[in-house]
Amino acid sequence: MMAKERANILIEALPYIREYHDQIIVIKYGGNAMIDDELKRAVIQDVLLLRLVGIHIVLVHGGGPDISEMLRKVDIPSRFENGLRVTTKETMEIVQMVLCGKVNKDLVGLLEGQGVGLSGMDGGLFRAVPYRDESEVDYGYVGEVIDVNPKIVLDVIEKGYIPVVSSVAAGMHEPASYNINADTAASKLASALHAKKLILLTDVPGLMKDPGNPDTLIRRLKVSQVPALVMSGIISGGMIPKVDCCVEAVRQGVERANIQDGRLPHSILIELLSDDGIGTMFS
Ligand SMILES: Nc1ncnc2c1ncn2[C@@H]1O[C@H](COP(=O)(O)OP(=O)(O)O)[C@@H](O)[C@H]1O
Ligand SMILES: CC(=O)N[C@@H](CCC(=O)OP(=O)(O)O)C(=O)O
Repeated sequence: MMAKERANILIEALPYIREYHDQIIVIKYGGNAMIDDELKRAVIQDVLLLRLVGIHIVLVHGGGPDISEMLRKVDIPSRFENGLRVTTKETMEIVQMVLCGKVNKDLVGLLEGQGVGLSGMDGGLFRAVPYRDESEVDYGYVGEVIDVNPKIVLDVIEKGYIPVVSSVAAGMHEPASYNINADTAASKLASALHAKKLILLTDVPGLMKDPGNPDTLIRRLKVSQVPALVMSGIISGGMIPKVDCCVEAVRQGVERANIQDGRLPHSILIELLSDDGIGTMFS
């Protein structure tokens, strides 16, 4: 690349750095975009760079594939209903071990001493009750977050560290741990923090009209346009809760929410600091 082109990239980033300076951005990282170690390092580099230019990143992580692998090792069956892992007490023990232990500490370890790992149970961050929906499914220890106290996250930010949050909640009414879908946890936290932006990293380019065809990527969406899309039936599986999370965050005052491809190296920098942007933006 020519020196001029390099300089242009930096100049292009300037107004964005100014816009996001001192603002909070919540990034949900998980799923299949987290398995690849090379990609993980690229995500961490992005987070460290953004921190250096004064943008407060809060990393909320999932780890569904890691949980499934550990459950397999200890011979506990995995079952998903409507995109959520049916969580028995036995399953919850593994979920807590994997999310609050392995996955959280692996990410913190990559953050060069700048990360502080938290679970949703720390400092009363997330409190939950058993999740129920209109189906007959008993989801066990899947939680619905009904209270968020972001103080511990703000304290960690204020001290100059990057909070890394796992999606486990404490019981609202009893001492128990609850399993929270990580997109939901990120959305709830972004709202409570009045974040400028919520970014959900996933394993597709974004929301597509035809899920099999990347050319049909929807670049921008107003929250008011979503119900019609849902009715049209183009959104299915794991994309349903993701879209709901974006809509909810924007309704709660987060300026923009983005679903984007976490498999693309440095997708966070491209989205935040360039004119192009990527993925699907809800506003
Ligand atoms: N309209 C759509 N556009 C894009 N992806 C869709 C759509 N409908 C369903 N999907 C599916 O949603 C998946 C993303 O959800 P999920 O697997 O839960 O992600 P993650 O593991 O990153 O949280 C995609 O891999 C895709 O198969
Ligand atoms: C209730 C529920 O389904 N919880 C998820 C929590 C992890 C998660 O959401 O991880 P990804 O973002 O990597 O999918 C689970 O048990 O897999």
